[in-house]
Amino acid sequence: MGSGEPGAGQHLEVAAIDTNQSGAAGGKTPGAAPSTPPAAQVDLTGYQALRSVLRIRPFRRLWLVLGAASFGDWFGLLATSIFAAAQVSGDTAKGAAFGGVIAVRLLPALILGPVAGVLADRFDRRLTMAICDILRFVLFASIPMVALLGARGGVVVGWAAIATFLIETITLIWIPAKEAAVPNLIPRTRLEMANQLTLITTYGITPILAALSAAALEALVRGISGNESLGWAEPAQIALWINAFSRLATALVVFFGIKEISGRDGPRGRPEQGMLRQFVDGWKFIGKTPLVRGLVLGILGAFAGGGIVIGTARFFASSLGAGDAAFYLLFGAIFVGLSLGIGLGPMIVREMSRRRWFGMSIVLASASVLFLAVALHLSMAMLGAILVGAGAGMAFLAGTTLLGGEIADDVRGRVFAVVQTGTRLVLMLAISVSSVLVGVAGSRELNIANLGISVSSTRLLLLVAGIAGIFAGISAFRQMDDKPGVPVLLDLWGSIRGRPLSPAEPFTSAGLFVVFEGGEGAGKSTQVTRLAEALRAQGREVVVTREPGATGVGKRIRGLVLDGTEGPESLSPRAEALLYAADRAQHVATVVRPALARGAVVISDRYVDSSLAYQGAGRTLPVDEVSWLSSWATGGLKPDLVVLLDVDPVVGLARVAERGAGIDRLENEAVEFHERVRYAFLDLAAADPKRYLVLDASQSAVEIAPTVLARVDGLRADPTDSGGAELGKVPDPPGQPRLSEDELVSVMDSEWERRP
Ligand SMILES: Nc1ncnc2c1ncn2[C@@H]1O[C@H](COP(=O)(O)OP(=O)(O)OP(=O)(O)O)[C@@H](O)[C@H]1O
Ligand SMILES: Cc1cn([C@H]2C[C@H](O)[C@@H](COP(=O)(O)O)O2)c(=O)[nH]c1=O
Repeated sequence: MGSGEPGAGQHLEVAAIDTNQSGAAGGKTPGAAPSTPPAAQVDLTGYQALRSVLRIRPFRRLWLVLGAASFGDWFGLLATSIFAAAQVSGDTAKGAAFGGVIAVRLLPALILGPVAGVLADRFDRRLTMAICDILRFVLFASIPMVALLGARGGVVVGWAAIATFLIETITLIWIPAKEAAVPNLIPRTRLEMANQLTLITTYGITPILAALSAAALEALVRGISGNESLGWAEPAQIALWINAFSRLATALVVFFGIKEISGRDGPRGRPEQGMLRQFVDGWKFIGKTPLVRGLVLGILGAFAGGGIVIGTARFFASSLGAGDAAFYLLFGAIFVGLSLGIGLGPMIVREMSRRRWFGMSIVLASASVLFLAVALHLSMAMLGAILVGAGAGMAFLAGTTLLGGEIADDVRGRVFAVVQTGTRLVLMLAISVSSVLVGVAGSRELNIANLGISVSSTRLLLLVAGIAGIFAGISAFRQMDDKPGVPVLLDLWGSIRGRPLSPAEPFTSAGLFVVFEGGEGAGKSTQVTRLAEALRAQGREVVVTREPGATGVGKRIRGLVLDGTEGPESLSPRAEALLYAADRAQHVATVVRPALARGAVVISDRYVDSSLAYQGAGRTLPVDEVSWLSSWATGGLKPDLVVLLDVDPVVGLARVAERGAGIDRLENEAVEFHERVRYAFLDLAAADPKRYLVLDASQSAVEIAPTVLARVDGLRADPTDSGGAELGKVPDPPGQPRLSEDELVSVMDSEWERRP
């Protein structure tokens, strides 16, 4: 089958992009191109993105011609099967002829599939595609030709089967050549949009058009001829001619109109290698590259699940007591879900990592199969079927985008070939084994405690498929995960809101980071000094610092935020938040991290919580946005201990006034503002009690100091306390630790995330 070719053996359809082929050369795993960014990275509306893809001439031509070919293929699939069935009489013979043609379409994959990829990687892909399509044109046209020449029914069916087998064999060479070539035609940033367009054309628009056209043609021909046979003008014959000529058109357009497919770089890979060597190398590449392993595993798992759903669909519909109509409804629901997943999925998950999205989509599809297994009512089953389709559609889109964008050109053909062969095999096995199993097992009465519970083998099988699919999805996710340690659901939620999470900057602290927080006049500076003195007395290196104003830049920022003018020129809350964040970024990069890296104890008078309390609760900016900003500024660096000195603002402000050093812009705020700040601090401490020491700051400074020192000494004694910090030791395990929500930086600017 060709582009968008219908039937059970669907292959991955990639119409995508990779102008950057530096993956293999760039010091990464050989064959792996740089990570594929989500298409949404460039802030275009769907319509703009669509136009920008279609403006690329070679892609536009290919898309149009493949659309026409896809229409022809769907038409052809219907036609070949109906045509074969029409040549024989009797229900059994008709069924065998119909099924036989479809089975024959799947068989060549077993024999030639893996080898076909070598051809795609070895020879000029434009030439390969054009020759294959000329051959397919001849073969498609030969099927009605044989009938026209007056051969007997059996001969016609036999030739239809042989021609179909040959067409499929050729298709197996054509698909990897096309899949591997198309990513070179378009910039990678447009890859996902191009895939969406091709998938929707192939699986949404053209099959519907083909079915409508087939019905219209049938009505037209019957209208003209009554029930007389029209020979060459039979609908099935016309469909086969259309299929044949669509292939001729593809060959001509690809050869004369899309020369870019040949590329300008000369032969790919190592042409001096023998075919066998290239074949073996392709398999080795798949086996040792986690991304490809994960993709292959996930795709095969999804196809196995899909096969079981198809194989059991009729029995499942009757287990709902809803008859044949329910079967068609469920089938339709899966396709509706598929279109929704492909069309809307990227808009919903936005900047989500496509590797993660792939695994999650497979888990969604499998969990929905599980849901189908326990669905008691048709409405539940419809919902389950839509979700199965949506999960499968999203996995399909993410998988094609990843395969097209992240696998280097010289092995791409072989990887596509393995995927297409594997999917055909798995699908065929799953459909046939599951339908045989449910047919044989039927519905058994189980006598559990005389309850007479009826267990349907269809549902059991769906249950097993769902569970197996979930395992395949999770395992694919693990193999491919590009954000280890980042909680999945939080990342998903952040992505949906436009702020995907990313792990904290890898950093090994050998020191201890203690922060003092609290309202105005709580006694922070006093306690910072006391603690520093006590630790220095123990022989520790101590760095005392503060926010804002610990660095040269920070001092200027401090002037801006605390001494700023009032009136129309006064700082807006957002500008204030950004200035505190800028101070923090400079502070962490130039003071805190270097000191921690060399093993010092860093004691900071204020840190992130001050922004959450003052700008978040005080100025009433959205706290999660302020939190994101701080996490971004600090690269996710968290303190080992936060000492919160809690005092009534009236008391604290009175102390400040007594200090007689004047009042700054924030101290000048109303008491209600400072009350909001106080309760925000207390809430933050309550949410993470292990990391906080909350002290009543109305006590004397002398009473407070020993408690703080004891806690800091305790941190050294118990390295598991507050994230494992221990003085003079390296607390972070190698690799990425598991991170909690606030340790994650949510990345709004995707360009920043993709800096080289
Ligand atoms: N526990 C305490 N009891 C009474 N007074 C205190 C206590 N701690 C500090 N003070 C006094 O209160 C005033 C403010 O103390 P300090 O500067 O340490 O507070 P702060 O929290 O750092 O203030 P700011 O928020 O303005 O930076 C100082 O005059 C200080 O001597
Ligand atoms: C870090 C930080 C501070 N602030 C406010 C809190 C105080 O009013 C001043 C700092 O003065 P201090 O005498 O050094 O305590 O700035 C803030 O609003 N947001 C922050 O992130």
